[in-house]
Amino acid sequence: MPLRKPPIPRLLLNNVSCMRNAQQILRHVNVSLHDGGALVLTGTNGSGKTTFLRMLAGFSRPSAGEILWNGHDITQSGIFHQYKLQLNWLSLKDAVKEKFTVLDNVQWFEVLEGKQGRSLPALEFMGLGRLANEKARMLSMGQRKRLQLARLLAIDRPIWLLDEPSVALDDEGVKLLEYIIAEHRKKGGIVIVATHLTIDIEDAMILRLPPRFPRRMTLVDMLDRSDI
Ligand SMILES: Nc1ncnc2c1ncn2[C@@H]1O[C@H](COP(=O)(O)OP(=O)(O)OP(=O)(O)O)[C@@H](O)[C@H]1O
Repeated sequence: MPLRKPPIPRLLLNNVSCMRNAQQILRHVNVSLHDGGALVLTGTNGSGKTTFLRMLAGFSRPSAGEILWNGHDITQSGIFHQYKLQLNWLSLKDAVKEKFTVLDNVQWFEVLEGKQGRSLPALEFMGLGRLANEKARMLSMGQRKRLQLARLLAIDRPIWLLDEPSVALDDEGVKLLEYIIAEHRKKGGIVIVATHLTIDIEDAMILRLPPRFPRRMTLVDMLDRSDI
């Protein structure tokens, strides 16, 4: 019986390194993700988690190695054009337009995507249905994060790049986040999360980025030392 070739990973980081301002941030990273896969990036402040996500989003290029999507290098312009349409990006900068209504803040992205009818159900799911017609400046930090998550649902692209998605969410918000991640993966979506906080993501690959600088004494260390 002929042996079947294993499928090509949907996303493959092959020995990827990344420099910023002439400094090496990421070194020889190897990751392979198939449909339904999840990767959690952890590490100290400044270890390169956001840099990693930005590189996957195509905002910066690897200084060495390659990022392959369906076996093709994402930095090739023809490929990048297709690849970027696969991405949903959630960052700490929430791009919420304060003068727009909550609904418009989601719908605007949905319309750009050529879709309609998903924004209000997405907001309702995230617990913001009653605020849909309020101006976005009324929202608390946690509600703004819920709005960002509603955008993910309304736009619904296969690869989610999430930078600290649980920051400012209450317990129920974190449960909703975990739920939508699990559902997205069931449909074959890929989720890559950079986080300091615990998010329950079943069978996720964990990549702990090493600290970039030699550790110096922190206030917490000093408090622990009786001789100081
Ligand atoms: N625009 C930039 N230009 C040059 N260096 C940068 C830039 N942005 C970040 N860096 C540097 O890259 C390193 C990694 O930063 P990054 O934001 O990826 O870390 P992080 O792991 O996401 O940190 P945090 O946990 O604080 O969010 C840091 O040392 C930072 O100073």
